[in-house]
Amino acid sequence: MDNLAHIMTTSDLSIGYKNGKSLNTLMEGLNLKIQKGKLIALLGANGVGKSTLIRTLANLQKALNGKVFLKGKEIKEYEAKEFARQVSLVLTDPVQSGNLNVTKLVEMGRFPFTNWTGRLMPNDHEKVEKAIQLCAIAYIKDANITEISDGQLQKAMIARALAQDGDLMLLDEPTVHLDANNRYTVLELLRNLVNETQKSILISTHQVEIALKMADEIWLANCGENIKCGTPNELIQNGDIERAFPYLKKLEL
Ligand SMILES: Nc1ncnc2c1ncn2[C@@H]1O[C@H](COP(=O)(O)OP(=O)(O)OP(=O)(O)O)[C@@H](O)[C@H]1O
Repeated sequence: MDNLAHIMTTSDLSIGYKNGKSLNTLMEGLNLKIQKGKLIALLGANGVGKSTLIRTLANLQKALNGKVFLKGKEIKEYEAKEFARQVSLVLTDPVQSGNLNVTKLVEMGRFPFTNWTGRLMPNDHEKVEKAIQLCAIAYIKDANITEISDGQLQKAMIARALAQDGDLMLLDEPTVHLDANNRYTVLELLRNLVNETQKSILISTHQVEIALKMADEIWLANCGENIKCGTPNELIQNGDIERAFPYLKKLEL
């Protein structure tokens, strides 16, 4: 395995759900590679298993089979805090803690780096401020998270992941509640982040057109098939994108 070029790899990975004796395998035999300094967009229809894959890579859900490696070490060997220092996550799950303002939520991204007191140091506050600026949410930084819109909360969750500053960011549909301009802005922000910091980002999204413009690589998940990986151009040229998203042709995009 080439640890220098790849931040995360999978080996013969199968994902899905086990309930007693019944097994629902969504994808199998996955040998995926996340290169350093790349923005990867995971595309595919509803229910194909995108969230399940992200949750499995994030060590939140057990693989049915196979292995996931972060920087050459199997993810199940990591302590939770050590893993969180390197992998920032944005999931679609609602935030559990109710009585928080936006700044406090973003500060939670720094918790893997604090000592037992949980106190933030000047360097942590700097990262929190920078994340708030980058996500353009300074105007709501004192607002309670129960009193902001879904889209504003989503940007705050992205800011929390930015503050966490992991080398790898995994984001599950981070633009789902955002209006059209903000969807573009968030993906542009992630694109710039990759360009400027050489972080790696895997994002699942239904924003096919924007993903094709912004991503270095596309992972195309189709029901009953292996994930197809390639540059946007490769997958457009060989017809995979048109087969998966026939509406694009109808819109003549
Ligand atoms: N906790 C669970 N237990 C059992 N099956 C589940 C569970 N969560 C999801 N599934 C099933 O796994 C399949 C894939 O779900 P997943 O959420 O990963 O799809 P997705 O590609 O992210 O879909 P979407 O684009 O709609 O978000 C679905 O058929 C779903 O019913």
